[in-house]
Amino acid sequence: MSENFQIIRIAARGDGVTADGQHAAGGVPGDVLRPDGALEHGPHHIAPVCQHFEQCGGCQLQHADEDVLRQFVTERVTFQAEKHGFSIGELLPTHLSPPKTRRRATLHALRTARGAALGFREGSSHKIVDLKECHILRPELAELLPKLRQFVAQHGGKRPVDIDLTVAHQGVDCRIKHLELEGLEATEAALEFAQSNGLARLTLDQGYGAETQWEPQPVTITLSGRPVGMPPGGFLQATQDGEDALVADSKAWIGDAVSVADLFSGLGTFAFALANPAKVLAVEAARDAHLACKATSAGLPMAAMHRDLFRNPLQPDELNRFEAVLLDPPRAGAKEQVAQIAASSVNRVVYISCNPVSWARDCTKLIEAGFSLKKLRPVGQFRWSTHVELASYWTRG
Ligand SMILES: C[S@@+](CC[C@H](N)C(=O)[O-])C[C@H]1O[C@@H](n2cnc3c(N)ncnc32)[C@H](O)[C@@H]1O
Repeated sequence: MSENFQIIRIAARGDGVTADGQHAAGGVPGDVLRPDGALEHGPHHIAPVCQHFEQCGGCQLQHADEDVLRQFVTERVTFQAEKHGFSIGELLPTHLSPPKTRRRATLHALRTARGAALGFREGSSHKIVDLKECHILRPELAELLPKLRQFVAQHGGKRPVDIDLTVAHQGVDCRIKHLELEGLEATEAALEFAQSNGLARLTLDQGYGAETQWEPQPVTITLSGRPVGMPPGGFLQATQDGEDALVADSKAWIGDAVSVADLFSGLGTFAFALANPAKVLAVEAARDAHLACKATSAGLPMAAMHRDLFRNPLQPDELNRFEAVLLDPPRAGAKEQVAQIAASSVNRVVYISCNPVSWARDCTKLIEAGFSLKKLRPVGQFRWSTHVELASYWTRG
């Protein structure tokens, strides 16, 4: 068999790719694509753990063993770095989150003639996969699925509902969108559902904005040992181990700086880790996240700023007051903000990203301004998916 037909890598969307560039759905490195199109499995091809694999859009790579998963996450990041000509000072071991550690997820549910379907959508359609099991979610989320299904079967309407689940300090925080409850009885049923399942909070958005139905104690998450108020649907790193890895890198790289700007700071995942001894400015556009971060920052050498960094990025004269800048933007990246950092006198930058493509595009501006990439760590919090993250450390001078 020609070596050209060996699968040598996995492409961005999860297909196997042979040495001569042919794509093979379901192929992993070590498999062989035969001339008749059949796939001969190699030593890294394993049996998927979940009955819904191939149908459910939640996972794309359960047929790849641990080595290949790690290699995939690593190459997704290094490919973008190399494509843009970045020389990588030190490539750190890839962090891969274990199964059953995802602490937040958005699921979908629809009432049907026989009950309700609840789960992730299929890979390339809007169809909801009715999950009987899930190996990515934390057990407290997976255990809630049959109960949520039953609730939607009883109270769902004609439209599909979106369900955001997050594991908070007090238990599961649940936000349901597009569920229209008619009458007092249905509202009481929602309260009963929240109470009997020990939810930390139930928030319903029936088309007029989010309304909290149940929250016996204020819902918090814990960041660097501090309780921070969690707004419904607020952003949290997908796994605790992923957050720990990203925070540890940030502290190791810029923990000795006396002043740090944390841009796109959310609830303060990095700001609380870096504040004290450093003085930290946490900048965030989502008002509820900004206010929650600000409330917890009292007594720390920290300030919180509410600002849209796409429309109004921090300017060089504002940035020049900081010894280091950390940024962790959404998938679109932070083109304008990074251009301002490049034009400032800041010499130390940590860029955390959930999209290697926008990260690499943005960082060309850092390279042009004399920065070099000292450290790079690929991160796979979304196990078995094609979604990857990274932490990077840039310095100049
Ligand atoms: C990937 S999250 C990171 C949050 C935080 N660093 C963390 O680790 O929890 C991106 C954050 O950027 C915020 N964001 C999105 N667009 C923004 C903008 N234009 N200006 C400032 N913040 C923005 C989001 O609300 C979100 O909190």
